[in-house]
Amino acid sequence: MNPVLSFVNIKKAYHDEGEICPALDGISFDVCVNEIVCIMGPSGCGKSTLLRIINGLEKADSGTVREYPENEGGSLSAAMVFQDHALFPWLTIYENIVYGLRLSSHRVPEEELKERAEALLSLTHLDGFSDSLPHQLSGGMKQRVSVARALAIRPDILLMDEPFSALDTFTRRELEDEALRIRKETKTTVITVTHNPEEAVYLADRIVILSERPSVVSDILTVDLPHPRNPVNPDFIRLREEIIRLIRGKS
Ligand SMILES: Nc1ncnc2c1ncn2[C@@H]1O[C@H](COP(=O)(O)OP(=O)(O)OP(=O)(O)O)[C@@H](O)[C@H]1O
Repeated sequence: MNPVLSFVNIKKAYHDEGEICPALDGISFDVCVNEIVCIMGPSGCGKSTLLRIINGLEKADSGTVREYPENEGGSLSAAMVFQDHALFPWLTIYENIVYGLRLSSHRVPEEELKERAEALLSLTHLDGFSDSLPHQLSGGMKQRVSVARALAIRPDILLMDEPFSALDTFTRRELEDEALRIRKETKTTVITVTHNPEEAVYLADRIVILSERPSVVSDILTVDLPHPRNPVNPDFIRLREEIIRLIRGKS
């Protein structure tokens, strides 16, 4: 499989009131085209920091996020889905979805905004909610809007930071299935952070486990099970328990 980006020896420390807080201590791994990579590790090891570095919200002290193909110019686009959906409460669902496109330096004509929003509302099973406000939607629906908003800019990479952790078990599974379907339909590469070993085995092609802070990559597990994955399948359970063992050993 071709890599779409590589982390090469990424280091990052925070400086807080004179104290240095080293977070990432030389993170290196590849992410391949159309892959779902789950990043896991003990609390505070720097998982969100890594996502924020990809998204440009944070700058690494050293190291490189190398993008491929290297010679084609322009950089990969990435969009983020946050745990708390981060929708604008005063904007309709439609306006939330097209928000990023309206800010884009390449002006997107209103007609195209509408077409893209309609396609995304349909993709995320939100047809008919275009004019609703976020408070009129359930938690799962709000998180779907958040995914639709991220996909609106047609990102090469979808970044998700504990996207489903605030949802109940049933809604969580529904959204995990949707994430898999969306990956298949849009061919987007997905990098997601989760604390939930079952979610990681259900979704991921590979699971990257970070050590305790200051973190390095301690293990990379390949999940070679066919979809739809069955959480009571012995191989599923074995991998889930392996993750718990590996992370416990690191915290
Ligand atoms: N803006 C900041 N200023 C100072 N320290 C920070 C800042 N952001 C994060 N940190 C520290 O850097 C470390 C890594 O934080 P980060 O949020 O990336 O970890 P995480 O693995 O995502 O945590 P969790 O699993 O608990 O969500 C933590 O010790 C955190 O306290």
